Amino acid sequence: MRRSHARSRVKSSSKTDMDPIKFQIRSGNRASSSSSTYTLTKSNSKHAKSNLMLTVASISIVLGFLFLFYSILFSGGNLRGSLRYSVVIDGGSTGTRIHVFGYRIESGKPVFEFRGANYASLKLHPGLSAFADDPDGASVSLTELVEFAKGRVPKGMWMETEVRLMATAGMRLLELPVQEKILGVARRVLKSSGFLFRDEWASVISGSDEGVYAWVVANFALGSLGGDPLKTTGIVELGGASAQVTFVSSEPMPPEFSRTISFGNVSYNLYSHSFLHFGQNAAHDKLWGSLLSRDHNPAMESTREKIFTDPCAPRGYNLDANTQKHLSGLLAEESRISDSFQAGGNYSQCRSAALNILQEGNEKCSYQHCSIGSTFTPKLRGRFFATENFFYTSKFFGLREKAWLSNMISAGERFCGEDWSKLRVKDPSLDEEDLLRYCFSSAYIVSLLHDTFGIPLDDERIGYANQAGDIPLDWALGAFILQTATETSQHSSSGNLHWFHALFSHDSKLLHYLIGIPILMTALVYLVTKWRKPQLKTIYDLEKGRYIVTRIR
Ligand SMILES: Nc1nc2c(ncn2[C@@H]2O[C@H](COP(=O)(O)OP(=O)(O)OP(=O)(O)O)[C@@H](O)[C@H]2O)c(=O)[nH]1
Ligand SMILES: [Ca+2]
Repeated sequence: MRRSHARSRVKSSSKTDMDPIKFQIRSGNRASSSSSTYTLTKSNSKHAKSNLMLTVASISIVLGFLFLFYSILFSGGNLRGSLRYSVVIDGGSTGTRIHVFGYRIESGKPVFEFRGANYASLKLHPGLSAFADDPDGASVSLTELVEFAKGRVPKGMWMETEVRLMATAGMRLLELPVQEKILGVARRVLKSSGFLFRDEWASVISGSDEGVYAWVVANFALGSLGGDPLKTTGIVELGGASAQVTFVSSEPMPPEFSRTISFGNVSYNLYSHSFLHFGQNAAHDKLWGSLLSRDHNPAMESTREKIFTDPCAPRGYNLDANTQKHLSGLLAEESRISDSFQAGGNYSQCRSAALNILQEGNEKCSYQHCSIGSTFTPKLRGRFFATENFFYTSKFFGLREKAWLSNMISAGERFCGEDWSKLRVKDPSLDEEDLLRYCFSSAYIVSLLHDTFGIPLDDERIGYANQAGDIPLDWALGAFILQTATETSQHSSSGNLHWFHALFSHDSKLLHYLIGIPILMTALVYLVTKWRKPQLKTIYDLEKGRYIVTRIR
């Protein structure tokens, strides 16, 4: 039986609304095939092929997403997490500095880059402690700092960006009620900042914490954090109001000086202590005070006419005008202001005056051995970064990073012994008070590191620095690193779904993508196949006097 392969143009009911398709249709029942049978052989096969392709395509798309989902589920989520932010405010004695950090979570661990868009900081003077008599005044600089941070965090992420304020020595020196008033103002500003904030996140941190945070950022920058404790680097920090010493010590130490921190699966037994009142600015003020108690400080010669000599002021410096400013808080009676002061400009006498300040109270030492006053410090072991004023003074004298202390002595002897007018000419841009400090600072650093902590004069273990690579050795960065690592590990240790927390607790949009896209794709594939599927229609062929099936667009 010859099958008709006659092609036929199906008459459309109206020329315009349907475009006739040239095709053949095979009637359902082969036996009843007739001359007018129409076989959709070509388009059928074409149609079948495109259906097959679509089916394969949709299966492979769904499988692809399942594979992606599988890889996320079991590979610990090796997808680059989206950028997150954190804000830390350092309430220092001379100024308040805000730090804005960007970081990612990768394989369940935070990845920090303190450069480019991932780090910004701004410092405003004065420090919070300057508002002791006017706590509300602190809100102005804090508001300005918060606005700076809001300019660096995408608005949509403010709500999940934590902001913490940690105040240091300047605030520690205030009475507790005054501290609380200033912190109350800070809490009010931070609560209305739009960032994620809790009252307990604004506090005065202990000096020991400050030292630990500085140690963390130093060893993070050196790549030794998470490695062998004996290969870590210690920190000696000379701030304005306090000085910190933090390092890994294997010596037995009293619990009040011992700190244990863990990073990764390594724990570090640290000695960490902050010597309040022994920051550079505070120690220099102590020196002014000792000018008046000459019996306490034999280096402060004084003549019968009650003329006090200050060995830490270069000759020709007008002490009278400045001393009153410094001594106004220390002078007991008016009579003393009439005393006159002369600049002695003598480095070795300045160094022994500084040592006397550091050794005040040494006789009350109740430990195996004491360093400053009656405070215990183990023998300094290993390498150290000497930061803040250690670095600024070393930089001023043009010393290299690993300079010997003997170089500091030579620089100090030249500077203190120079005539003040010549020093002014050499550094006309420097504020007089800042320039004056360098004589005392060079003597204080040697009496601290050598005379008190026993660092040899020709030792290269000390590196004067404020950065390691391009990472600032700022304790606030250490606080952020430790806080973020702790929070992330807490997330990851919460059961087997840690990758889920790490990936989805903040990145809910990733979850949406992984569920939403397959649904969308499947719907798309369905619609396409629906669209491609021939819409068949039965029409009555008048010529043939019977119904035929035809496809419409
Ligand atoms: N010479 C010099 N000293 C500086 C400079 N910047 C800061 N300092 C001093 O370095 C010390 C510590 O600096 P910061 O930590 O920023 O000051 P701070 O946090 O307000 O002071 P603390 O609360 O004691 O840490 C202070 O005595 C500052 O006066 C600088 O550029 N040059
Ligand atoms: Ca500081």
